[in-house]
Amino acid sequence: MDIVYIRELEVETVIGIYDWEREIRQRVNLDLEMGTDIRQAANTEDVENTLNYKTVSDRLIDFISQSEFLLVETMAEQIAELVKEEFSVKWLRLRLGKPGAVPAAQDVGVIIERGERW
Ligand SMILES: Nc1nc2c(c(=O)[nH]1)N=C([C@H](O)[C@@H](O)CO)CN2
Repeated sequence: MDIVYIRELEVETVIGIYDWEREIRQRVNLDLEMGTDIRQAANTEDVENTLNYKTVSDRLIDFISQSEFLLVETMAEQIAELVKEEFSVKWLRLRLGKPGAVPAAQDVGVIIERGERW
């Protein structure tokens, strides 16, 4: 299994459980690893034959910036579902961080892995 990845994608969104958090936009960031097979793209040098990280990034920026989740857990699950369904990804690992949430911490969030490696 090969991996196409996106690192430190940053998006502003409405997220959080407290009333004040529903009134502002906060930054989230994510790392995403997507299982794939890169050999056909490598042999043809055709981006149509691979998982296009630009297309995935643009879709996630659009989805996250329009969302209004309460928990990072919910956002992470919804991102995983979107990537699996819309981009036919069978395995992924996602780290979703909310760096402003705990002032004493550099970052907090969740890491999830979904699907089967092969
Ligand atoms: N496991 C989680 N813990 C907390 C979350 C969350 O989404 N998942 N959210 C909050 C608040 O919204 C927090 O980010 C505000 O500082 C607290 N704990």
